[in-house]
Amino acid sequence: MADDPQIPGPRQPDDDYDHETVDITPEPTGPPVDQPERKPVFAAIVGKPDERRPIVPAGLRRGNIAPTVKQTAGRAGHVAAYHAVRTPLWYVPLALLWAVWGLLTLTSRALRWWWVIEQAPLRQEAATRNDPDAWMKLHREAKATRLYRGIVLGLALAAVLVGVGVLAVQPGWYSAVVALVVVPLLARYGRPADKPIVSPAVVKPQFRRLTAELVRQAILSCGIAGLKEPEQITFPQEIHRDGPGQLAIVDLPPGVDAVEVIERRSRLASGLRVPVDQVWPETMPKAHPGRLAIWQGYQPASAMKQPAWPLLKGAKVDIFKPFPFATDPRLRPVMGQLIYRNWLIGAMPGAGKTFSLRELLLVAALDPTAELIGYELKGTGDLDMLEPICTKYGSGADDDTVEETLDMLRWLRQECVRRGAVIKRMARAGKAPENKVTRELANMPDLGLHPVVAFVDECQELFAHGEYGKEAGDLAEKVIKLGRALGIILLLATQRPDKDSLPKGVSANAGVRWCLRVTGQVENDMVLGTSMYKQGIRATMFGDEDYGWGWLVGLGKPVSARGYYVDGPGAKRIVEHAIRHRQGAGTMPELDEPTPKVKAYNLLADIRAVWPASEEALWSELIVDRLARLRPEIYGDWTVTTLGAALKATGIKTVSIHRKLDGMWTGNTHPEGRGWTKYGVRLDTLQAAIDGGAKPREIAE
Ligand SMILES: Nc1ncnc2c1ncn2[C@@H]1O[C@H](COP(=O)(O)OP(=O)(O)OP(=O)(O)O)[C@@H](O)[C@H]1O
Repeated sequence: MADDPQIPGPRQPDDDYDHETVDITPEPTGPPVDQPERKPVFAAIVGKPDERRPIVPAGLRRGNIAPTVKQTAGRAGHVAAYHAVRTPLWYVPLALLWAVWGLLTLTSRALRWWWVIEQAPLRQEAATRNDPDAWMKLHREAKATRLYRGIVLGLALAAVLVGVGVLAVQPGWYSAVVALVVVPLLARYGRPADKPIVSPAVVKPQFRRLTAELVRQAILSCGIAGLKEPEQITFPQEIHRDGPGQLAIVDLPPGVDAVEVIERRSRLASGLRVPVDQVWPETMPKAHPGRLAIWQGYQPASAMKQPAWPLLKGAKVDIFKPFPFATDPRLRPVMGQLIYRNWLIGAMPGAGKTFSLRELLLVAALDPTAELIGYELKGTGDLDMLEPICTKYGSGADDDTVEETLDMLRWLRQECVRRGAVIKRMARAGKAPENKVTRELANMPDLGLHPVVAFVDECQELFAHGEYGKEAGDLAEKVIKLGRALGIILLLATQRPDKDSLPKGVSANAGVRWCLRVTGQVENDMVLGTSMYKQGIRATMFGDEDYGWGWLVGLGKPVSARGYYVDGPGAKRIVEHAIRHRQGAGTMPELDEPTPKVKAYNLLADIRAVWPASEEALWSELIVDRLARLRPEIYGDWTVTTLGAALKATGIKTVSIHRKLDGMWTGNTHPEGRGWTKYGVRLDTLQAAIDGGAKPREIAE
């Protein structure tokens, strides 16, 4: 538009300008970007280049033919069924009724015509004027007309009677044809214009094309201070079609923030004459705060059919890659990500929190390398279908379940320590360039770096718990901060996002926030992050019926979207697929033999248990690593020094061990063929200590 010679641009300073010259040429506000429906606000209209319409209509292009045929056939079928049901029950009786009325009306009109009723006022006027000549003349004319009209009517009546008589004496298929013609004609004649007999089977949605004038009027109707004239609103781009709707990019005048319109979404919708969930105003993060994007759908979001979740068929997933999580108002997929991300999900009760959490867990379930562990603290069993693939799962609103959830966080914390040590070693070996878990590292079972997806639904029950809440908050914060790079993903869902139920350290550090409907700014910002409400990212805009709608923050540009809908049976089917994937990969948790809660551990027996059959001596660092994987809750944060001290207490001294190394234990830290010396334990010493009854060191839980 700036290149258009017809539109004057702002004057540019040039050499003739001194620095105090003030350009008072008004900034051009631009003409309407498309033809207004009614009176234009501006007189000037910029000619648009010809729009070339596609030669083959969109519906008949390859790939679209099958859906078009399906859609047309479906529509035709619906229309046929709709009218088939109503024809005998409603249309025929109503048509007969109106046909009788039509016959009476027709008869009445014929009689009035015959009687020359239209002349009556003239005769009355002649009588009033006391003009007998005129009256007589009119009377004679009327009599003559009646005679002639009577003959016409008599002939018509005779023809009708003959016709009826013939049909009565010799009824046949033509009687039906006559009835099919005459009855609808009489019914049409008899029924008032506003009482149709046939009602439409399909009601087309109402859609008003967005025009510059309409958008300006709608924004003005928001009642924003400082925004009074339509000319103050300009359009940097033409209003154009965007997915199943239209997009208007609008520049508000200086000093007016796009957020001010967004917070009056309902008034904006009223100005556009559409339901609230048909219009989606958004800020444009990379532009100035006065630029607003208004997208108006062809239909309200509630009437638009969301595509089925692409993962519904249960195909394998790689948790290291993005996955379809939701759809935006234009029904485009919004991608989610689990690896390196912790999720905080918040909403008022019944907005769709548990469904969203379940969707994320189903994604994790479909990656056979991901371990699932978690608790649902409402106790309604919404996530029970996931139990078979969780290494630990609990559902309950009681203290025991809360305590178990706390145990899980303690374990996660220790797991972070253990994994941190492994990653450090891998980084030194050049296998973890960014010091974080990669798909390759996660695939090496000996390292124990597979993704762990831990979840707590209704986490306010844990964090607000009198006895366990404080510790849980501290642990969750640490797990969120440390676990991210280590393949530990924490998913928290709460229906009470307030400062007592959601520790600051947790709400401030979660990477991805998914906020479904909430009632106020405080809850909004607790879930989405400080000042999100001010920036127009407001989950308060969703209404009662907006199930599954929320704002997603932390994965690129904040976006309002609707999570895919997966019902209970659908979720169960996905879990069945997940079980098959896991059985194939050998990662199905063995629930029949749950890990016992042991009160004490025998260090020597544990070392013996993890001792590889082929080794005669083992370095302490390798023992520590193996012990940490055997019982992370006990040995998770042990170092070689801790081990050395513990062994000393049992009478075993660590000794120097020289050996060449294989790759599995050390990640090939050492070049092939070169030997290294480190402190460690000899198997015969260990065995002698165990056989000789040396008092093993007991470690209380
Ligand atoms: N993505 C979605 N699309 C359509 N409907 C949805 C979606 N997500 C949830 N719903 C509907 O919303 C209802 C409530 O969902 P859900 O049980 O997840 O809410 P909640 O926020 O967890 O509630 P509560 O806090 O009471 O547990 C569901 O019964 C479901 O029908």
